[in-house]
Amino acid sequence: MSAFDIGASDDRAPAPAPYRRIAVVGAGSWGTALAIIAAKAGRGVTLWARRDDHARALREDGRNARYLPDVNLPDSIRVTSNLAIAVEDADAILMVVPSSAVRETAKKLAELIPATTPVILAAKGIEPGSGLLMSDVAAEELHGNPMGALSGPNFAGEAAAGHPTACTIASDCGELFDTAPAETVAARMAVAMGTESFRPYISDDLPGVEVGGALKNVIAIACGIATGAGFGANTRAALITRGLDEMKRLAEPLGGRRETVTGLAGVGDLTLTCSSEASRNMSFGLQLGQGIKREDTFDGKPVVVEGDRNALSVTDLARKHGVHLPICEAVRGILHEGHAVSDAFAMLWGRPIEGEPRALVELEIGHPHARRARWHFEEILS
Ligand SMILES: NC(=O)C1=CN([C@@H]2O[C@H](COP(=O)(O)OP(=O)(O)OC[C@H]3O[C@@H](n4cnc5c(N)ncnc54)[C@H](OP(=O)(O)O)[C@@H]3O)[C@@H](O)[C@H]2O)C=CC1
Ligand SMILES: O=C(CO)COP(=O)(O)O
Repeated sequence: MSAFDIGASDDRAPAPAPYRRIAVVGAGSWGTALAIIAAKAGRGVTLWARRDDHARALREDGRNARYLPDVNLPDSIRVTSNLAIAVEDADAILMVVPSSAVRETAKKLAELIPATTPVILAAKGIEPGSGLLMSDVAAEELHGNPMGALSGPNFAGEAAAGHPTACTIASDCGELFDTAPAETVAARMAVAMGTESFRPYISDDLPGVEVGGALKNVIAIACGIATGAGFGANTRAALITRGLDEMKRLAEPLGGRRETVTGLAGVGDLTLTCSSEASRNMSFGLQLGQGIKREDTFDGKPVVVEGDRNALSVTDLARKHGVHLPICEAVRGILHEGHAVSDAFAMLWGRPIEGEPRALVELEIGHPHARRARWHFEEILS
């Protein structure tokens, strides 16, 4: 039985006790949306914005005009730019800053929270250099705090507006400390965050859940580039499906399970992000594929595109583990090594023929048309 089979049998386990007071650290679109959801779920919520003027604007406007303009903040949410005030008395912390800010934010938190306070990461990425998943980055700076991750197919605007939305909340405390299932971070957070429209699932596979979130952004950039360059639905479907395989391949050496990747935080988020221009990653790729220069994407405005730097960190990590991620490598080549789109697709489509799934058919044979692929893609993209 998994650590999370709560109430699955007749002798029902006690219901998890929800965290009552939640500090949401990070007031961008997703932090604001999660604060709204937690408040609607009946939790006491404090939302931390790093800039005084932003916190003030949130309080005065009653909404996040910059990042989430269409949804009002419930009056019950306290907004502050003082991190110490934000986290005092918090039963759990939801850290919702970009992946590039996770380490410095965890460092600040380490001075303010006891080692017992659980920290749940919502950032999606892998740290450059260390190759660590976000919960491991934060754990390095904290004091053995229980860690978790919230991930899944969740556009902030839709979730905050109450569209039916599902996510996965993972923690590994059940396995590590033999915690009763109902007392795990994932279970207590899931009960704390669940509303009539926001439905969390729980998992004890923290690396599996985090790998999905990190890779889907890179694959979404690939889908955007393909669409922007003029390739159609066949190409996108192939990238999504083979991208899923890349997630599975990287999950295993990091201690994750392949089946976790078939859930919301893997295939769910991958399909969402690869299929909609509402995704910043997809949209970034789309603009590049259309020939817009990197510095002119999003009209030159700074936008969090996690898959950009993660194309490097993900492939570095995969290489370290001897795992080949051809789509992520192709995105790395285009974004960071000056490869032409036609060359990148020639590399992908001209690779040796493999078994699907690879584990069942250990076969790799030369591709008879590989040499023509580059010329072919150059011609149809011209
Ligand atoms: N938006 C979404 O739909 C979803 C996003 N996510 C993930 O959530 C994470 C956050 O993204 P999202 O909310 O969308 O980003 P946004 O671009 O909407 O907002 C970014 C926020 O992070 C703050 N920030 C930037 N740098 C720092 C820093 N060094 N220290 C503290 N705060 C900082 C910004 O503050 P300032 O305004 O002062 O610059 C801003 O509040 C990402 O990893 C993303 O992949 C996950 C699921 C859904
Ligand atoms: O993670 C997300 C949806 O689950 C948001 O995707 P983008 O960062 O590409 O906008």
